Amino acid sequence: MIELKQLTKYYGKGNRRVSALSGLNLSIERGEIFGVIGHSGAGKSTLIRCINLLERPTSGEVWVDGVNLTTVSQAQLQKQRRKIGMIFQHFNLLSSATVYDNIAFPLRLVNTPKQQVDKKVRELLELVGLEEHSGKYPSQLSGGQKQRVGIARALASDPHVLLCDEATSALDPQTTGSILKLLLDINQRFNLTIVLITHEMHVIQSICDRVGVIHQGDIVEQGPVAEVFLKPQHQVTKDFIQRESEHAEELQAAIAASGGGESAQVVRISFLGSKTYDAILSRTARHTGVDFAILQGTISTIKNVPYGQLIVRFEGNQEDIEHTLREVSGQGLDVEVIGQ
Ligand SMILES: Nc1ncnc2c1ncn2[C@@H]1O[C@H](COP(=O)(O)OP(=O)(O)OP(=O)(O)O)[C@@H](O)[C@H]1O
Repeated sequence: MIELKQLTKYYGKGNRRVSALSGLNLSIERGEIFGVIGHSGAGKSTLIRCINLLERPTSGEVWVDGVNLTTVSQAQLQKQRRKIGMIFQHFNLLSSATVYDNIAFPLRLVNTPKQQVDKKVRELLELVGLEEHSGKYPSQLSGGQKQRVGIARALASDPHVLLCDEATSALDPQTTGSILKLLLDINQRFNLTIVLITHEMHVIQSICDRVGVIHQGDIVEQGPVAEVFLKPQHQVTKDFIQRESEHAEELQAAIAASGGGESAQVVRISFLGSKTYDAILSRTARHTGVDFAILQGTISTIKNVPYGQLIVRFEGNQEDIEHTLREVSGQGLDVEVIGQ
């Protein structure tokens, strides 16, 4: 659906040249919600703006729906761009136009007949829940309502792709939740491919299927959200998940405080889906005869799928502990020994 090949982007010239993307490759499937996460300056905005050529890459190819946008004529590019909607952090609405006129804008731009415009705008107002507000101006709306207008406007030309440039970063947590829910709804209803950029892991966690981590203009890690979340490889990913980095000291203190016993192993156990609520640990420990103490733990959800991660200290003789770990991992839990 979307293929980015060897994408590079430099801003400026000579010794003022800044590299924003450095040979980035990325492939996004039709109908998926793909999130790109990265720190400030990593290249997120440049990346998403290259997908509709709002920003022209210095080199590389941008393929959307089988068309290489970097080589088509200006007229063809305009046509292809109608298949790619976009929403922005600060909404970018026309302040002197009503909600209705903002949504109608892209349709009128291509001379859509009045009746057709009216039908489409009313459908979209209903979709985003703003029927009552069609005559208002942006200044009379809340941030969440403005973003709903932005979404309706982006959907007016029935795009195949929706690009979301930090679309919830200016919103409070509750409003963020409702906008994310709307995006998920649209994705499922229309099989719309959504690419979003964010610096917030919880945004990725709540609606994305896959995630790419961008660092210094390149994707340094990518995969299904649960996989990347539970087994981050790159330091930048670990920082976002705030796992080792944030809890390292607390964990050391907990390990020290839980000392004693003949021998011990400190283990990270990760579980996903229905296994999250299974009593696998206590059942296994009971019959292998080891004791365990939970030193740290998280139970949460990734796109409505429950997952958990526990740091557990097993105590007993070495053989029994090893037996326990084998049994636990044999039941589909991910086990990683991290200390003694
Ligand atoms: N118009 C520009 N002119 C010069 N340098 C730019 C321009 N836009 C971006 N850059 C630089 O390119 C790099 C990538 O910027 P980009 O805005 O894509 O990152 P980002 O991850 O979106 O950051 P943020 O989260 O702060 O928006 C940065 O070093 C930035 O300073």
